[in-house]
Amino acid sequence: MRYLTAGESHGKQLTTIIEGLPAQLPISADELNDSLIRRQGGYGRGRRMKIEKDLVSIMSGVRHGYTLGSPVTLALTNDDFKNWQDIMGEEPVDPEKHIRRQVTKPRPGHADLNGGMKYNHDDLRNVLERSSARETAARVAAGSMAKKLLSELGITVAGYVRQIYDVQAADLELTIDEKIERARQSEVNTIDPNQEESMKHVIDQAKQDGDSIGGVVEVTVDGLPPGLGSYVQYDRKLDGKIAAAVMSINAFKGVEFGIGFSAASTRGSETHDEIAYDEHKGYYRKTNRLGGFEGGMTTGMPIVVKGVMKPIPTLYKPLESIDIHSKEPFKASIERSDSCAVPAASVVMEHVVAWEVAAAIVDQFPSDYMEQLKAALTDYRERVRTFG
Ligand SMILES: Cc1cc2nc3c(=O)[nH]c(=O)nc-3n(C[C@H](O)[C@H](O)[C@H](O)COP(=O)(O)O)c2cc1C
Ligand SMILES: C=C(O[C@@H]1CC(C(=O)O)=C[C@@H](OP(=O)(O)O)[C@H]1O)C(=O)O
Repeated sequence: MRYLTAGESHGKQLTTIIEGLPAQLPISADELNDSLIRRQGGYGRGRRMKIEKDLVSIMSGVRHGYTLGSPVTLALTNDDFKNWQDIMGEEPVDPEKHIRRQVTKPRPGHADLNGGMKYNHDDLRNVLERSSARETAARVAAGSMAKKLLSELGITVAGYVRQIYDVQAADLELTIDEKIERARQSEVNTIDPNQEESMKHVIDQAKQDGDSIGGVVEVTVDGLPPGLGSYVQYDRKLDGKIAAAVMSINAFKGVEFGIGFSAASTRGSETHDEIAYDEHKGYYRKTNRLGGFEGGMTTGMPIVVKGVMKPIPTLYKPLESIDIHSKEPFKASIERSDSCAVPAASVVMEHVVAWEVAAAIVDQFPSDYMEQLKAALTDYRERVRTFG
């Protein structure tokens, strides 16, 4: 299963083409829009999110509420395009006007300078339009299809905020449904209501200072069979694929499963998850310190993966940069911007992780149509329950 996205941030539309979804997956635009609306929200976002109304149009691959097995095309209109037609339209513009509007002062931390050098663009807008995290709306659209497929198989995915700047959510023992519920009720998508106000406060403070902040997002996947992914080849390890997907989200700088980096200072006896057996449950682990993976395969325990997001690069009090035309030092360009997008990014991470898990399932089991996939997964779950 694979997908591609296309579209510029202020262009006409974003498009996602998904290939390999089983036939007969029930789906409605409303279900997809629920994910997109969640991504649009979140405390700390800029004015753009008030302009857009991310509602998906299903352009192919779905008929009478079910997938056909053929490629699914999802389209999202950029409502802001009407304000940018002159700048983003395909018609050539008066060269003088074009020169006046060029973006020439690359923002440290964004893709502006490297992208300009690589593609030889004298107007850095040609870079920032596609490097913008607007593209994550198209990825959430794909991930929302994946989430629907997983839910049909009894697998649930939740994304929520663990930390914003120096404010951390407590380590709470919650079911996945409680995590989903709490994050949905929170303006910052956190599962810890006691930290809600402090998180909002640090975002307000950063905004007021013309600065930006990042944080930590966590995703849990529950209801998994063991043995998704494979140890036999490096590029079939599912934890590796999830790590790559998380790192591909704009501004994400690190990823860890379970205890992650703290495994450097724990002993083996405090790190590995002891194996137990129950006649009804089958094999299970007494703990889940490794976040649901051994050997690039799921253990059957929930996947618990964290990603760290750096502060947003565009600063209203900009850092030093160089004008690429004059080579003179200048303050970097200011594009309208978010001051913190960690709450929105938690929705993005939830969906990119969902995609990787769904793709692993579809690749591993016969999946031309949903009933075939469900039957194959049920047989597999039963076999591994009594394995040995
Ligand atoms: C949901 C989301 C919203 C973002 N909003 C902005 C923004 O408003 N301004 C900005 O400069 N960067 C924003 N970013 C981050 C940039 O897109 C990102 O830093 C840039 O593409 C460079 O990529 P890199 O940080 O992965 O190296 C956002 C990222 C995400 C995930
Ligand atoms: C448009 C989205 O996020 C954008 C991501 C982004 C960036 O540089 O990554 C910059 C901002 O774009 P604009 O300058 O148009 O306001 C954000 O609003 C979105 O998430 O849908």
